[in-house]
Amino acid sequence: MIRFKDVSKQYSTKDGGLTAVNDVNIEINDGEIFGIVGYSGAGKSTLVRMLDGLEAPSTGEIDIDGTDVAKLSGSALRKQRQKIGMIFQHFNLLWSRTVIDNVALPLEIAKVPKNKRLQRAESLIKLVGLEGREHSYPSELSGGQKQRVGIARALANEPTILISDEATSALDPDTTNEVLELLLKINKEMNLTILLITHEMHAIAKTCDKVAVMDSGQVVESGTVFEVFRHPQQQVTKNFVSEEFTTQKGDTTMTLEELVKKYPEGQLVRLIFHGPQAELPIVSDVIKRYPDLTISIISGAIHQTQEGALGSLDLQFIGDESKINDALGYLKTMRVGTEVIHHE
Ligand SMILES: Nc1ncnc2c1ncn2[C@@H]1O[C@H](COP(=O)(O)OP(=O)(O)OP(=O)(O)O)[C@@H](O)[C@H]1O
Repeated sequence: MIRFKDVSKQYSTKDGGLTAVNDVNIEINDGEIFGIVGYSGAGKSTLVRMLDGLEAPSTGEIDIDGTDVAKLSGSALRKQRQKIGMIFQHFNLLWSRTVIDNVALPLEIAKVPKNKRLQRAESLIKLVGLEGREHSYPSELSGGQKQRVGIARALANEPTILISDEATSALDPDTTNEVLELLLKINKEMNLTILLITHEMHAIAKTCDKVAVMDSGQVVESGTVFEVFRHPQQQVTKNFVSEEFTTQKGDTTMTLEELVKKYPEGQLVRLIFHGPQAELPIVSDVIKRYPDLTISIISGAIHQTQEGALGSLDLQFIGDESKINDALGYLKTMRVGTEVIHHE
């Protein structure tokens, strides 16, 4: 288990002190895929550097399986670091080395005999689906393939934790999905704990069991992905969830701003429902119950999360405000998440 307990990190800068991480408490269970989402500067990378022992917290404790990482040094710290694999946005591969030599590099550093390390590298290359590319150079690979090499290399020392720091941020949507599928596969096959640092809510929705939302160094919201998507509490979380719901592929690629511009009248309301609710005639019920309201369906999308499908439906309500409020109240009694995204 990974435990951040009352963790803060201050940097001294020429303008005085800067709190990069502010009183963070997070618990991550073994085998979990845990997402940390936040905009640039929220403190995500600082948190990860402290987990890897590259930075010490100013206050608080970071435990991995009961060991306080900040108290380790020398060979104990190096040994602890071997339990953590990392993958990065820009892959950090050695360009003069072939795929197999990149993957075997951590084993070389750990002084594993040549035969053994090549054997392990080969099995990892197979695991990440790069068989046949062992002797290619990184420059001969696509972005997705480079990240597969990064993943194989990160697994070389048989870590128990994998940190993915914006590892899909430089990839196109299809390649992102392939890499996320691979992370899901190795999580299941190796019971690896994965910490997914990202600003992409889509990556969180697709892979994570739980998520913590960071803003200005603080964890402002956390919980299961399903609950955070259904009932985002803080504005920053609402923005992330909204981005994911409005930047879906297909017909609904309008941003919130474009939606509001196109449908300025009345109220634009986003309904969020999950699996079994999708089968209930909730929308037709509302239309029948409130005949004085004009209710138009604007867009909809389905999102797969680890706990099942979540649907979003954007509706435009035109009519008397108190009747609209009654209709929204009715939807709430049906346990449908409602969020007014624009009010005339
Ligand atoms: N070594 C440092 N010295 C001073 N300030 C720092 C240092 N490292 C990070 N910071 C500051 O701490 C804050 C958090 O940075 P951090 O890199 O952890 O955020 P982030 O969420 O990972 O963002 P990004 O995705 O852009 O890296 C920022 O204001 C950043 O400028």
